[in-house]
Amino acid sequence: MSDEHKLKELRERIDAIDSDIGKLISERARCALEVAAVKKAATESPGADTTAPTLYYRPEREAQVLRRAMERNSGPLDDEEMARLFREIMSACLALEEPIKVAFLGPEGTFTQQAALKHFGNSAVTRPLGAIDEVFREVEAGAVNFGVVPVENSTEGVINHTLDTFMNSNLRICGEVELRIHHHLMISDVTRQDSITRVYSHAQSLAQCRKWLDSHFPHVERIAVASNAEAARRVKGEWNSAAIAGDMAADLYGLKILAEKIEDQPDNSTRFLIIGTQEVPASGDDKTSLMVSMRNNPGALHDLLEPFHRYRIDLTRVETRPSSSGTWNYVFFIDFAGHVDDERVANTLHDVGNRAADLKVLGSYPRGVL
Ligand SMILES: C=C(O[C@@H]1C=C(C(=O)O)C=C[C@H]1O)C(=O)O
Repeated sequence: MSDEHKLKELRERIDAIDSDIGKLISERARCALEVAAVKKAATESPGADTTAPTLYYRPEREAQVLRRAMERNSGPLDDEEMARLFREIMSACLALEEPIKVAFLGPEGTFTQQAALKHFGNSAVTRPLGAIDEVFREVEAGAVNFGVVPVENSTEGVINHTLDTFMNSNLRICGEVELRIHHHLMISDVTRQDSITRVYSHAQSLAQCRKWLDSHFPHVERIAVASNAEAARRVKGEWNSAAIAGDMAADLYGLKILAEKIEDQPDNSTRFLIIGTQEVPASGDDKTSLMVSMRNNPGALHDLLEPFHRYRIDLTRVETRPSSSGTWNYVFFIDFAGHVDDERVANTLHDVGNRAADLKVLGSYPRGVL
């Protein structure tokens, strides 16, 4: 068979498969609409709280669908790629029920926006806000369904502002998403490459690229600005400056990438939290986040952690922050594997509650899938 003929035959097969995929996606979308109708009827049924909004988005179900897509996959696409395709199909199906509104730490083009789209898919409507506490406020006011804020970076550590904002908020953590962070050095079309005297970026990003800058641009002034996207925006009209930012910011401002992936740690990643008002049922692989205040007695941290050890709970993070009220000296933020509905977790929380001055469950949520 000639190459020409072979190609034609393969393309006909692809066309037939695409037609089947199209029909199946439509059938799936019709099912999702029926699910939406069932959910709506449940909130409107006698005895239901009619002031409560219908919860179309179900984080635990979405995590299960994505995990299943990965488990089923037998290649040649890798698991994550397959899950990403299902992520977009679900996002489009959910948008038929109700497009989900998500506030993120902006401006447009930040890694937080990338994280929001990774988590909710591209059919979500995203709204940039200028500060972490504004994202919290917008969710509290009900103007959006969820918020996305960064919480820790693998190179630079915890984002204190996010943890501190939880001290004065009743919002819950409904999910998490991790993003590999790749930083690039970028310039505009008016930049004179041999005359760069300053580089703009967010302080965290400058820190994440410290060694690279030390060796490649030791004498260039490093200027911290509010976000990477803001850094990219400034460079647009300046002939003597460069920015460190991600792909999205380069695209948004039409900048040219001079050096790619300049982060010092090749596995540099940031974890983001999805904040909302919803209590999320168990998905089968969950995490729980707590905020605990302890009196400043000797051995307080040991007392706090002992029940986790006794019930064999796997701690994934412990952070200490000074208390804002001054009444208690320290507030601990603790993340661990498990859901508040698990018996071992419930027992642990009971014992921790007895020892703590204050205990708040920030949320149980599916472990990030993508
Ligand atoms: C269809 C549902 O509603 C939404 C859409 C989903 C989907 O497309 O699979 C999954 C969970 C919900 O966010 C559902 O709850 O099953």
